[in-house]
Amino acid sequence: MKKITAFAPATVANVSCGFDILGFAIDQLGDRVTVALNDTQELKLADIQGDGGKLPFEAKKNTCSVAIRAMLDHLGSDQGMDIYLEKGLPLGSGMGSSAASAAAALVAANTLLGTPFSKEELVPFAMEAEKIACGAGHADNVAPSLMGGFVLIRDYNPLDLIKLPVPLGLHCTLLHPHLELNTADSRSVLKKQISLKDSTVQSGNIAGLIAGLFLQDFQLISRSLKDVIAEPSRALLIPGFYELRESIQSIGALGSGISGSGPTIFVLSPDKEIAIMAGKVSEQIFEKMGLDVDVYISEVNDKGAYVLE
Ligand SMILES: Nc1ncnc2c1ncn2[C@@H]1O[C@H](COP(=O)(O)OP(=O)(O)O)[C@@H](O)[C@H]1O
Ligand SMILES: N[C@@H](CCOP(=O)(O)O)C(=O)O
Repeated sequence: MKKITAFAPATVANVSCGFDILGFAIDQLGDRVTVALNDTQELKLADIQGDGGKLPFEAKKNTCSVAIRAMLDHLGSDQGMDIYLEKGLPLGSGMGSSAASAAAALVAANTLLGTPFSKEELVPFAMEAEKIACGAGHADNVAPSLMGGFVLIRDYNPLDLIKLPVPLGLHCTLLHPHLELNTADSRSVLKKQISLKDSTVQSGNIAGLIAGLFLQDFQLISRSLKDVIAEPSRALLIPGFYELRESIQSIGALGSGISGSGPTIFVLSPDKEIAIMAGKVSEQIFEKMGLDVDVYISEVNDKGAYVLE
């Protein structure tokens, strides 16, 4: 039976000031999905590994099958497929785990069907999967996981995606304290309304961040990594968040923020040495609090999801 395996990377959504409209992809960390055509008209989760038995086999609840179903519906196809998911990402971590499953499944299934869609065209199908995973069809994990690099979602209706340049040397440190935070829960703590003043501050920062990426201006990126909308509510759910921010600033990192909805924290640095140092400093802070933390150092992954075999 013909089968294809694809990999899709972890992602950092929001990037501080870009709530629901900006994200970037990480190297190496991610999910793998194998898809095989079957002789039925059903999508079947044949196997799931690496999730500690937590993810649903029911096709209507798994992001792999929900995304593929959206694609097949768009094509008017009732082709059946067997899906094998290998989770490389921890659940509820803020690293776009549900998105990586959907993106890898779509790239594998799309390739099996003769690549009717570009990776950008697959994004709306992956957004359908995000709706069942966290109740909101946000694209700031699925778009960079599929397309790679930094992706701006200028608008959702109609979807308008813009791939942004990545400054040379830019590195990310991901700090994942061993806590699980459900995206739906950390969306529910957000305020439903923001003040005119906060809206102005946030607009200035997102514009500054995007200009900084185009200009390769690390100081401008650093000044712009500020979030007055989601971070004040969510930081309270992440022990040590502000202490860590102060410490990494003193070693020359550009800034830090909550990766997606947390609890992972991302740090951006102008080079690999500072990114490694940020990891060491953070490990000490979390150790003092008695919390285990995983540290990942990565460049921005410009490739996104791809076929493995
Ligand atoms: N393949 C999958 N199918 C269905 N649900 C998933 C899948 N992968 C992750 N999830 C779930 O999606 C929810 C949304 O969070 P998730 O994307 O894991 O958060 P995060 O991006 O913060 O790690 C979690 O409850 C997680 O268990
Ligand atoms: N924009 C979303 C991003 C959620 O990312 P995740 O990796 O935590 O799923 C949000 O802030 O809710």
